[in-house]
Amino acid sequence: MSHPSAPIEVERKFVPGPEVEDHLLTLGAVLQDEMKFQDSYYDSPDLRLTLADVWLRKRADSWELKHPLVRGARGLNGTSTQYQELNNEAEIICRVSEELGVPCPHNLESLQLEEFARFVTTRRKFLLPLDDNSNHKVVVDLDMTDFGFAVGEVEVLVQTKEEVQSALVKVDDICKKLGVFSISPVPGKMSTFLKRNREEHYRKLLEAHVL
Ligand SMILES: Cc1ncc(C[n+]2csc(CCOP(=O)(O)OP(=O)(O)OP(=O)(O)O)c2C)c(N)n1
Ligand SMILES: [Mg+2]
Repeated sequence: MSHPSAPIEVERKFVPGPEVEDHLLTLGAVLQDEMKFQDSYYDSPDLRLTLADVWLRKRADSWELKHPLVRGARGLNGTSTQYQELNNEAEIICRVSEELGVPCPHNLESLQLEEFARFVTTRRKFLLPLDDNSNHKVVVDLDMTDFGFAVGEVEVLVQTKEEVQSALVKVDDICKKLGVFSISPVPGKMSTFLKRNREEHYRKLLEAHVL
């Protein structure tokens, strides 16, 4: 089920061409940050989290959980994604144990989950100026992984499900203005990592229509 307080991340990935930064600057985007971070993703041996499209990761020593808005649904909607992101460890522990069907433990370590992916991302984060009275902050991330994969994403965070549709329209519109709109889903870092390094896991997620 959706979590009342966690923001909803509406995102669309794109293939970043050499001219994308120029187009961003033309749209008035400002480079907000350049960062490097390692992500470690975890699941049960029988993949109960990722097969439910629930993504538990440790980023810069903090636990984070991304899950679809509606439990049992997928967060991939056509070619964009809508996920809630939890950052509070107590909430993450409850959501993960609920998904695994086990009692809520004191910490995640006691669930004996296994790391199935680990990679480093170098990210240039741009902020686009607000162009309407929605006050939705629009972020554009340009990512490069340590396994040589580049992907961009336009992201709008909203607070309620009612705002998702307008956020989807905005994300699509910005991709079109940047000249990076794709009618087919653009693979992300995770699906590319799994395809190259965890074929069986990747195949199972394809079969479950998670990826
Ligand atoms: C195009 C697409 N992306 C993700 C998924 C599934 N999925 C949902 S979350 C998720 C885990 C990775 O989330 P993603 O946004 O790709 O990574 P990143 O950009 O580093 O995280 P952020 O900094 O944005 O929080 C996946 C694979 C999918 N089925 N299709
Ligand atoms: Mg993302």
